[in-house]
Amino acid sequence: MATEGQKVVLITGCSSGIGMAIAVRLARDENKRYYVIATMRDLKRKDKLVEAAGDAYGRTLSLLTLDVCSDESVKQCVDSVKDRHIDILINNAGVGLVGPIEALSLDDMKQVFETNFFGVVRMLKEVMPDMKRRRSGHILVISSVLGLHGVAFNDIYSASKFATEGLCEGVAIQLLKFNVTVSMIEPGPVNTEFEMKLLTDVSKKEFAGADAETLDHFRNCYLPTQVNLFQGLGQTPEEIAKCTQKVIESPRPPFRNLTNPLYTPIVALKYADETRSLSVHTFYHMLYNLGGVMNVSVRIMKFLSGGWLRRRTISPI
Ligand SMILES: NC(=O)C1=CN([C@@H]2O[C@H](COP(=O)(O)OP(=O)(O)OC[C@H]3O[C@@H](n4cnc5c(N)ncnc54)[C@H](OP(=O)(O)O)[C@@H]3O)[C@@H](O)[C@H]2O)C=CC1
Ligand SMILES: CC1=C(/C=C/C(C)=C/C=C/C(C)=C/C=O)C(C)(C)CCC1
Repeated sequence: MATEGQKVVLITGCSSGIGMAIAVRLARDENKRYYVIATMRDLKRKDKLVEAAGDAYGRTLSLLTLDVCSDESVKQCVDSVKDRHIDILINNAGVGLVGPIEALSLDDMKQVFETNFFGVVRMLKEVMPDMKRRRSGHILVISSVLGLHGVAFNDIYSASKFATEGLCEGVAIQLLKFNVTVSMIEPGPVNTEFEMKLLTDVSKKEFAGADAETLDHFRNCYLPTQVNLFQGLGQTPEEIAKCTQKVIESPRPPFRNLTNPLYTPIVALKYADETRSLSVHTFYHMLYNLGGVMNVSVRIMKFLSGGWLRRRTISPI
């Protein structure tokens, strides 16, 4: 149970990756400022987290079941927290989806929205009213750079993160009146199970419904670029956890928080040209004309990311 002065942090999707890294980092805080409730939809997947938490498990870290796709599971979990008191909510649970939309099933697309968007909505509906009553709280969402700009063949995932960004932008304004803060964490590629899940999913699908030319672009142009980007620019989940802790501990937590300076120019392109044609054409060029050349996109991004743009990123260091 949390002790006096400790902040109660509830995190969704802690069986792996970013959620697990944030749970471990906060639970192992030297000054024991946090009491972490790490949740996952299937507690059979708890072993890695328990091992990584070490002696924090049972002291500053406890586990609860929570499936963000189930109203009942969300309510049961929040009801079982002492006095339903959550100081910091970290919406992390999420799933990816890649492929040409004409070859993806609507069921797969709905599952992405059910998890990434409605999962956050369910958590907000359950946790926000208590925070408003107490006139304190911090809500964070592990969003994505793909919540700020679209990337070919990530359309549905990106749309789910855009939707979440839009949702939270409005909620953030409303909650200012109640002294509750909202922050989005926007990583680029992070080396977690996320990418392997995507690639496994791709290897199982035939993508019937897409024409041969589109499939050729997807398989031979997009996928190798994605693999290069994860290898060349991928951050570790621990880096995202560091950034997240920085945001939590900031006296005035920003609303938007990019974690990777290499992505800052990509996002800045959108704002450099209000018609957005510049970013659409640049991404097209990077993908189709340069993407095939080993790591060129990565090198361009590293070149562009020097200088003042770096200061617009929440650095994990
Ligand atoms: N990796 C990346 O490149 C990036 C990831 N992100 C975002 O970061 C977040 C975490 O992803 P990451 O750690 O990388 O990937 P992982 O696949 O390692 O982790 C995803 C977590 O979400 C959980 N999850 C999925 N569906 C549900 C559900 N219905 N209820 C509860 N938990 C669920 C998974 O649980 P289970 O084990 O049960 O499947 C898992 O714990 C996601 O929101 C993702 O969109 C953002 C930018 C980049
Ligand atoms: C193809 C391509 C790109 C791909 C970006 C990717 C694939 C980003 C993936 C991010 C992830 C996985 C975020 C998770 O939330 C760039 C760099 C924009 C440049 C244009 C070409």
